Amino acid sequence: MAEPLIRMAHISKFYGRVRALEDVDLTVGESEIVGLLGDNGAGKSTLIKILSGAIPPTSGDIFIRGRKVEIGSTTDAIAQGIETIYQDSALVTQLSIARNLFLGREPIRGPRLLNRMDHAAMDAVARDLLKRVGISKDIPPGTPIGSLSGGERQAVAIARAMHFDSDLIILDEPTNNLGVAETQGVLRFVRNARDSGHSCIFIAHNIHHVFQVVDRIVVMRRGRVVADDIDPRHTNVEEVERIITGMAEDGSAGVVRAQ
Ligand SMILES: Nc1ncnc2c1ncn2[C@@H]1O[C@H](COP(=O)(O)OP(=O)(O)OP(=O)(O)O)[C@@H](O)[C@H]1O
Repeated sequence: MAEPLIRMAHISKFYGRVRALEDVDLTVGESEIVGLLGDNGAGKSTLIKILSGAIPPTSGDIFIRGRKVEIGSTTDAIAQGIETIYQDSALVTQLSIARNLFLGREPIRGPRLLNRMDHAAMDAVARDLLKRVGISKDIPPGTPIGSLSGGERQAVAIARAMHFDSDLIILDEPTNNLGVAETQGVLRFVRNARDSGHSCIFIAHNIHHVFQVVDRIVVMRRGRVVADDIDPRHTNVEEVERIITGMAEDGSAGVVRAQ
C-alpha cells in the first residue's frame, strides 16, 4: 500500500502536568481533505501546532511519504511542504495581493545586488493564482489586502500555499466570522486546492462546513483520537456531534475505534 502523505504516529504532548495529547495517530492521504473535529480543549490546535513546527511533541514521530522527518520550526514545516493558514492569516493589510503572495520570497529582477523586486512577474503569477484558486471577480493584483473581504483574504492565503507548492495546507477555522456567501467561497477554494493535488487538514467548529468539503472526518476528545475514518457521505451531523461529545461511546456509528 502506498505511504500516506503525512503520518503522525504515537504523538503525545504534555504541558507541564497537563496531558494535551495521548498516543495520537493521524494520517492524511495525497489529495485528501481531512476534517479535524473536537470540542474545546480536545487537542486539535496542539496537534496542528506540532505538525506545523510551532511546538515540539513530547514523544512520537512524523513521517512524510514514509520518510521520518524532524519538524523543528515553522520554517522547517514550510520547507517540508506544510503550510498553515490561521483564521487571521499572516497577511499584511497595507500591501497588495501580489506582494502578500510572495512575502519574504519575492522574485528579483536585474542584478542580485540591486535587489529590485520583479513586480511584473509577481502580478502575472498573482493573476493566474487568483484564477486557479477560484476567485471569480476580476480583482487586480495591485489591490491592497486591506480592501478584500475575509473570504478573499483566505483565498489569497490558500493561493500562496498553492504557489509555493505546499503538499499539505492546514486551515485552522478558515470560515470563522464569515458570511454565507464568503464561506461558500472559502469551501470552494479548498476544493480547488485539493483538485490541483494538494492535501488539506480542515479544522472548524461548524460541522456543517466540514461536511460540505472534507473526504474524511477525524474526531478528537480529551487528547485522543476517538474516530478516524468517518465518511461524511455515510453519516450525518447529529451522529458526529454525538461522537464529539462522547454520547456515542457504544460505537453506534460504526466508526468509533476501540480504545
Ligand atoms: N500552552 C499551554 N499550556 C498549558 N496547557 C495547554 C496549553 N495549550 C493547550 N493546553 C491544554 O491542552 C489541551 C488541548 O488544548 P488545545 O488548544 O489543543 O485544544 P483544541 O481542541 O484546539 O481546543 P479549541 O477548539 O478550544 O481551540 C487543553 O486541556 C488545554 O487547556
